[in-house]
Amino acid sequence: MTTVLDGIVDGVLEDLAARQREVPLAELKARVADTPPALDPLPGFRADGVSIIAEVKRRSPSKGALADIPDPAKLAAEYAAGGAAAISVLTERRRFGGSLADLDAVRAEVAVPLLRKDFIVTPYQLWEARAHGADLALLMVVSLEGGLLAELHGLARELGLTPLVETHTEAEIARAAEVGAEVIGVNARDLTTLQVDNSVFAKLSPLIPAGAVRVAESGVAGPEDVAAYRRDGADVVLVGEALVKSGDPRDSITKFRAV
Ligand SMILES: O=C(O)c1ccccc1NCC(=O)[C@H](O)[C@H](O)COP(=O)(O)O
Repeated sequence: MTTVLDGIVDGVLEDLAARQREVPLAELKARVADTPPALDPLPGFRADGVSIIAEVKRRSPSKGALADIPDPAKLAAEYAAGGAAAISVLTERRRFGGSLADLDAVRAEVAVPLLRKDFIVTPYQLWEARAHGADLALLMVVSLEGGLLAELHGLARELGLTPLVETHTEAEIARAAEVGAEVIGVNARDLTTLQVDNSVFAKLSPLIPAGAVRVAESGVAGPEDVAAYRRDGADVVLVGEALVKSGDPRDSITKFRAV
């Protein structure tokens, strides 16, 4: 059965093929050599209290249009001023309205760690992430079968990127642990059905190996949801929709951090 996620990844691969024709890997590698080293997000993620990853998200397959965001750098500056530990930039174009240009703009504006949030299934996308100034890269276990998860996790680390290894099931946590992931996310959204169930984090959080950073992703509408994730063991909570739709994202992040 073809899932929503399969459709997204097919589109990502088509767009990727076009970019690869324009920018050969050798050129990307040369750009990476000239890029300042990646920032380390771990001290921020391990700081006292709950840390927030704030996402730049224009639209989504589940909700359609969320916010125009004509100036992602301005939004990112608000996120940084609110104390976000990292900023997630969705770079997928077809379903989320993002781009690598958004990542460039945000990188030029803020000095907090940046996550390239995309459907990363090839080494080229990790080189791209680093060349465009990302410090972290999302690796979704559900999309990375066999040895591909270990290969991309290893390459990300070699490039200085911190992989955020995203899971949704017990078996996926086991695979994240197997590759030695230091930052493990549990997405409340099932990417094959788009259903959101915040209780998935409470069920899976105890299975995340001691010492790894625990990230609760999706499903936050307000501070009470951040508080619930925190009670269930989250070190970090990743928030998209609630922030881009908030009239005052700086204040929202301050409230989230205060729970
Ligand atoms: O958001 C979606 O509809 C979606 C659909 C298919 C694949 C991924 C999707 N979202 C990516 C994310 O994981 C979220 O953007 C992120 O966790 C923030 O979620 P939220 O706070 O609920 O906007």
